[in-house]
Amino acid sequence: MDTLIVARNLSKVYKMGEVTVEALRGVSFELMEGEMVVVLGPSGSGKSTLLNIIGGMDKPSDGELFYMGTPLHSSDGKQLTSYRRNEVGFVFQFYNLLPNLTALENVLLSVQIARNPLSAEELLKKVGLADRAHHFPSQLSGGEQQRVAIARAMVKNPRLLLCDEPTGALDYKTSIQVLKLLQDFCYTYSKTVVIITHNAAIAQMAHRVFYLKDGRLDRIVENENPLPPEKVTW
Ligand SMILES: Nc1ncnc2c1ncn2[C@@H]1O[C@H](COP(=O)(O)OP(=O)(O)OP(=O)(O)O)[C@@H](O)[C@H]1O
Repeated sequence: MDTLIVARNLSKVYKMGEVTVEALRGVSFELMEGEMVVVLGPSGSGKSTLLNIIGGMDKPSDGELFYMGTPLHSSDGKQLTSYRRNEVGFVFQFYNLLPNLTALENVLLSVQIARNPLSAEELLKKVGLADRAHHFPSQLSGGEQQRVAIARAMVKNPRLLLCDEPTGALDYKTSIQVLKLLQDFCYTYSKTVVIITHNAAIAQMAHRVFYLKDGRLDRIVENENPLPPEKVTW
């Protein structure tokens, strides 16, 4: 497996008036092509901050971050926009679909900005929603909306898929469907998938688990035999 991301000593300090928050304090790791990483940690430990920095939505205060050898920590706004657009897919807890566009149109929006997109229709079929393509988000269940959001992220054909609490608003059965899609994207297309979650059970399907504590990467645990999502229970 090739190295996709190298992070060295990342720190992030938020300053608001008199108050300084050290959200990340010297975090170092690598992400390999085709691996699934789950990030666990208590509320406020820096998980979202880390994901935002890896995804080019925010910059570290200090440290280095390389994507396939390109330094992101010193990239300008235009370079980061191109990185986010072409290399990274995002999945959020509350789907973030545009309410006035159909499922298909939401996915097509992503196609328009991508350099090397896949077929929107194919992706909707893959997530099991071919027959709901012309429905608006309000006509879809939470799980269906999340599957549209996953199709929208995958259709760009990104090397890296970043997911912030992707099953946080879903019931068990629907969560497993969503996790299957994420694992399939990782395994079938050899993509790197990073999942932030509060649900420690999900860590069983990862190749590696990052434990964040107080802005530090407390430990990294490797799973020799990651479980298929249908074997994960909580
Ligand atoms: N934009 C910001 N401005 C100021 N402080 C921030 C900002 N974003 C995050 N923080 C602070 O940085 C710390 C880490 O926050 P972060 O959201 O990364 O944690 P988290 O592990 O994702 O938490 P949760 O599980 O609750 O989502 C927290 O103390 C938070 O209040």
